[in-house]
Amino acid sequence: MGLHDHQEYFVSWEELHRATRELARRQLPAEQWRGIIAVSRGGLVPAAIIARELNIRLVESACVRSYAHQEQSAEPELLNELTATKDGEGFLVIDDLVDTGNTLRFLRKRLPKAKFITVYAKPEGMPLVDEYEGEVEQATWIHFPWDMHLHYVDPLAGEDR
Ligand SMILES: O=P(O)(O)OC[C@H]1O[C@H](OP(=O)(O)OP(=O)(O)O)[C@H](O)[C@@H]1O
Ligand SMILES: Nc1nc2[nH]cnc2c(=O)[nH]1
Ligand SMILES: [Mg+2]
Repeated sequence: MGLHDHQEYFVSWEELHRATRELARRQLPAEQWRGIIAVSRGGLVPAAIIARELNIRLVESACVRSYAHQEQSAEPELLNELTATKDGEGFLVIDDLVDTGNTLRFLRKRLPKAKFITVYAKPEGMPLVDEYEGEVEQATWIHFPWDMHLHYVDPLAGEDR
């Protein structure tokens, strides 16, 4: 594997807001939705933006603990009980991204009738999501604005002369 096989993609608040609003626009008309299920934690901010755009007030979170990065074989775990819906009918399930698809594959068993949408998608997870806004290569790591901090960077030319 070469040095450039692993890339990074830094998402600003403005870009996240723009992409999420675009995803919201594609969920119109809003009347078809009974509510939103935000996949906590990454889906919380996108879900808030979409709830605002579609004027949806029923927002529940699905708190998923994923072990994908430590133990490949372990199943994700749902830390709370979902009370808003039995099968997800009329609900949007919203996450920030789909990568391997493990999180959404797990949630689809509980919410087979929901529509699953994410702001970003990597190829392996695409079959698990009904709609997404941005496409990112499998080997690219996405950095979301809530995980970052603005900081000083040295000029390319170095010291003043
Ligand atoms: O498609 P997958 O391979 O399952 O990966 C995608 C999931 O991974 C991240 O969540 P994470 O489990 O890191 O937890 P967090 O949202 O609480 O940060 C992201 O927010 C998605 O939910
Ligand atoms: N922040 C972040 N979390 C992830 N979880 C799985 N893939 C990713 C990614 O690319 N970025
Ligand atoms: Mg998550």
